[in-house]
Amino acid sequence: MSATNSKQTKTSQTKKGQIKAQSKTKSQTTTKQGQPVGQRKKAKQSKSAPLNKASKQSQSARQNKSTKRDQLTGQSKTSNHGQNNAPLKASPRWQAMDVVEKVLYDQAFSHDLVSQSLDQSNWEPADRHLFTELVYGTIQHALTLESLLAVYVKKVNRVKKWLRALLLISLYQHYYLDSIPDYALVDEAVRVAKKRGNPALGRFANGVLRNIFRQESSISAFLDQQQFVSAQEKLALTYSLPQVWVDYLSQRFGLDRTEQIAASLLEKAPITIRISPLAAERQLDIVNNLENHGLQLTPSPITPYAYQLSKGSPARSQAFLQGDITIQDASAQLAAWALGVQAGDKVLDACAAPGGKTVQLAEMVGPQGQVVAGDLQANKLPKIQANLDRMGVASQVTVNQHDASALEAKYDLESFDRILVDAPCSGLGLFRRKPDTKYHKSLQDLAALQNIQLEILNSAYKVLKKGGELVYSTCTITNEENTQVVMQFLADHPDMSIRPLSVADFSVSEQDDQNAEQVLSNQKDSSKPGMDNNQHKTTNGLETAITDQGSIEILPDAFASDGFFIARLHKES
Ligand SMILES: C[S@@+](CC[C@H](N)C(=O)[O-])C[C@H]1O[C@@H](n2cnc3c(N)ncnc32)[C@H](O)[C@@H]1O
Repeated sequence: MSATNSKQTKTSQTKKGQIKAQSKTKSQTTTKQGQPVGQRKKAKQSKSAPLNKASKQSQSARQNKSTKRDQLTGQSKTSNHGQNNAPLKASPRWQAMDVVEKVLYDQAFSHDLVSQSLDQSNWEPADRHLFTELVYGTIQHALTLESLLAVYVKKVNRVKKWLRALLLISLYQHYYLDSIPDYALVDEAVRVAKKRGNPALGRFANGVLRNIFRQESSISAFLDQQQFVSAQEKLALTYSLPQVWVDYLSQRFGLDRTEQIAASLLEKAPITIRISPLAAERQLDIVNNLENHGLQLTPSPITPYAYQLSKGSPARSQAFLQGDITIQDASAQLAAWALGVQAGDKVLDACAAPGGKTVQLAEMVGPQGQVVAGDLQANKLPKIQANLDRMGVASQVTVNQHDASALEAKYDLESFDRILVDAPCSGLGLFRRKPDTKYHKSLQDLAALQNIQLEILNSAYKVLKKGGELVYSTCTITNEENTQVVMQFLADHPDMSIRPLSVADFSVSEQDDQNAEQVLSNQKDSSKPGMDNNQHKTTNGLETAITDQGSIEILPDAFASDGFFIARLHKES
C-alpha cells in the first residue's frame, strides 16, 4: 500500500458477529493536514495520548527493558519459551496466536482456551503472564488493531486467520506493551510465520510489521488521521467496541456517557475481595494482614465487606485459602444482599454456577437455613461445590443440576422463601472481564435472551412461596434484558410487585461500618500511593444507581465494578 494514501476505515460485524475491519481507499494522496502520511508521522509524535507508547521512545527505558526482554524473548535461562531446544509451537506467542485466532474468527471463548493452554504448558511465571497478556490484550483491542492492519494490508480478509492473529498480537505488543524491543518482536513473528506457513509468509509478516511500525508512531496518532463517517464509528474504533454496541449505548446514554463507558470497558478488570460475614469480627485483622503481605485495598464505595484491590494477588493468601475472603465483583455481591435473606430461610439459587452468590446466601441462612443451588450445566457444579467447601458453608447447601425454566419439575410448588435468579444474559457489563463477549454477542441475541430470562422467571414464580421474595439480576445494562423483562413478568403475574431497593438494604451493622471507616482512615494516615481519598466506605455511592422504579442499575464506569442490574420482587401473601 502506498504511504501517501489516506484511508477511511469502517467496521462492521459479520453475520456471526465476528469482527471485521474494512478499509476504503479514498483517492487522496495527502493527509488531512495536507502532508504525505510518512512525512507527517515524523513531525507528530503525541506523548500524552493514552494509547501512545511514549516510553518506547526513551533510550534509557530501552536499556532498562533488557532484563525483562531477555526473559520474554528467549535469552533467559528460566524462560521455556526461549530455550533453544523448546519447540516454537509451545511458545507463549504461538499459543496466543492459536487462541486469538479461534476467539476472533471461530467464535471460541477465550477463558476455556486460556485455561487449557496454561494447564498444558510448563511455562515460567513470566511466560504465563506474557501469554495471558497477549491473548486478552489483543482481543480487548482487536477492533482498533484490525482497522490499523486493514490500512496496510490490502484484502486483509483474505489473509490466513492464524497469520492475521499473529500480526494483531505483534501490533498489540508494539503499541500497548513495553516489554519487547521491535527487532525481537518482529524476529519472533517471522519465525512463527515461517514455521506455521512458509518463508514467503515470514517475509510478508516482516514487511507488514516493519512498515506499520515505521509509519505509525502510536495508535492515537493513527486514529487522529482517520476520517470517520460518524462519531459512533470513531468511538467504536478508538475503544474497540463494536459499533452496534456504541450505537445502542449512545441511544440510551448519549455520546459522552457512552465514551466514558467504552473507555472503562478497556481498563483492566477490577479485582474485588469480599470478606465473609462469618469472619466479620476479624475484618480489620484480615485487611491489615493482607496489606502486610503487599496487597493494597480500598473499601468499596457501594458494597459492604468488599474491598477493591489496587495491588497484589489475593488468591494465594492465607485468608483466601482458609475461606475468610473470596474474590467477587462488588456489583455482583449486591444481588445476594438485595434478597434480604433471614436466618432459617429456604433459598433457591436458580442459576448458580460458579457459586459466588451461593456462598453469600449460605452465609446468610445460618445453620437452620437451607440453600438449593442449581445450574443447567452439570460440568459447572464442581466449581460451586469447591467454592462452598473453601468458604466453609457446604453443609447448608444442596447442589443440583436443573433447568431453571422447569423448576416445578424438580421442586415442590411454592416451597422457597426466597429465590435468586441471576440470569444468563448478554454480559455487556462484563465486557472488560470477558472481552470476547463484545464480539460474540449481538443485538439479535437480546430477544432470545429475553425469552430465556422470562421462562426462568415464570418457572421461579411457581416454586416461590406466597409472601416470598425474588431477586432478578443480570450482568448487563440492556433494557431488553432488564427493565423490559421485569415489566413483562409483572404484567403476567399481577400478584407480583416491585419491592424498591434502597441504600438501607445494603447497610451492615454499625460495628462493620466502623471497621470499614477504620481501614479507610488507616490508609489515609499512611497516604498510600494510588489511594483515592474521596472514596467512601460502604454504600455511599449507591444512591446514584437506584432507578426511579427502585431497581439498581450500575454502569461499568461508575464504581470500578461490573455493569449490573438488580430488581427485587415480592409475591403477595
Ligand atoms: C450469570 S451466571 C450465574 C453466576 C452465579 N450466580 C454466580 O454468582 O457465581 C448464569 C448461569 O446460568 C446458567 N444457566 C443458563 N441457563 C440456565 C437454565 N436454563 N437453568 C439453570 N441455569 C442456567 C449458566 O450455566 C450460568 O452458569
